[in-house]
Amino acid sequence: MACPFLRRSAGREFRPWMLKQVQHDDKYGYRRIVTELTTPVRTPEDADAALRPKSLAEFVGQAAARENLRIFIEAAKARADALDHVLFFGPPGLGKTTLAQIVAKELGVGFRSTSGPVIAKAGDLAALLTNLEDGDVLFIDEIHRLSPAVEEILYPAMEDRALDIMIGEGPSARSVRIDLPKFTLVGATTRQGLLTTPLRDRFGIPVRLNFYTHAELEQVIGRAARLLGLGIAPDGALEIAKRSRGTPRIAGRLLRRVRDFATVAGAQIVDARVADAALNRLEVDALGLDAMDRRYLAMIADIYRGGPVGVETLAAGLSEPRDTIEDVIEPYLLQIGLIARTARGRCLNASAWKHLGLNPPAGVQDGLFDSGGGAAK
Ligand SMILES: Nc1ncnc2c1ncn2[C@@H]1O[C@H](COP(=O)(O)OP(=O)(O)OP(=O)(O)O)[C@@H](O)[C@H]1O
Ligand SMILES: [Mg+2]
Repeated sequence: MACPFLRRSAGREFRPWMLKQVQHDDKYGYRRIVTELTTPVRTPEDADAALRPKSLAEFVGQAAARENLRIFIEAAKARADALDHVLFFGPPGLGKTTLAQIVAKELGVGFRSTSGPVIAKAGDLAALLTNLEDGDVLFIDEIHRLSPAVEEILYPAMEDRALDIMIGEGPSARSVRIDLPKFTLVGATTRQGLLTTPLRDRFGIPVRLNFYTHAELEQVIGRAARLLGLGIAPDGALEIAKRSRGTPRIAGRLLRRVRDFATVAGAQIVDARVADAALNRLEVDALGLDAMDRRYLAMIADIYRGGPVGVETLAAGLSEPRDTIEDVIEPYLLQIGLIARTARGRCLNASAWKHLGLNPPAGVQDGLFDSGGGAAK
């Protein structure tokens, strides 16, 4: 891809770190070309269902969230009552949808699933709600994208388990209240900040999902390898874990690609050497960064001398929607300390300069971790 600012970089030639790219409509409704391997956003190739844990016991990591959920679920079952409404929030691919399904399974109730942008009219939501049975889980993905008119219906439904609807028009119009079954609303969002306060306040159980540690991802990969019938050594699982950006979805995807290399190379067991060779061939770097991450970092380094630079400017320069920058690219770069978000904009830390193979200008702050050993803690 022609990327003029890459060529202008301080006398140093950048390699085109391009991976195979796929085009698809992402969950934000944008037609996107994404780097297939390391985007945390779900792509059509992901066979998520096959690797999804089916119970809390099988679910790896997020220990605090898992333990709290276990207690709330047990208590609800003991009282023979519906679970309080749950909100899962955090970056893509960390297990929000998976946990929503597990909650319904552990409660032993029905699971209905929809998403914010799909519910166009208030009537659509009313139809969904009136068709629920006692105790059912209604899962609304991307709940921050509900329209205000639909959200209005949700307030009394969540609080009083009732629907207020208008019947008739003009002077003869009247409001009728319909009682709803005792249901549990499970919402998921990558952007908790975009939720309105009244909606956020109506969730009794807010659950934040965090990036996974290398040790946790190693377990996720070990489990997925067993399900795929693939032999993997502990150091092979760790090598893939380190390059999965703290995200189980990416770990599963990298594992499938490494399996392809191992199959063709005739390797019986995936060890660190096989995994490393395969991931290098796929141009997934030591931190698991992809071409888009590196374009983002290189742009701040080359054009803005390390920042600060505003997110709108970066979005325009990279031709990416601001949502993608904030939801997909930045969370992990912040997490491993390559960038800092300040009131005046984004800045590169010293570790980012080093990762790009450049010397940081004098006075640049160091990140949390150095670029060689960035732990996804
Ligand atoms: N704790 C975990 N253990 C094992 N696998 C996991 C875990 N969490 C997520 N996964 C796997 O990661 C993939 C993505 O998970 P999921 O679809 O739940 O993410 P999400 O948070 O809903 O993402 P999005 O924001 O894109 O909707 C699934 O294939 C699932 O199997
Ligand atoms: Mg999901």
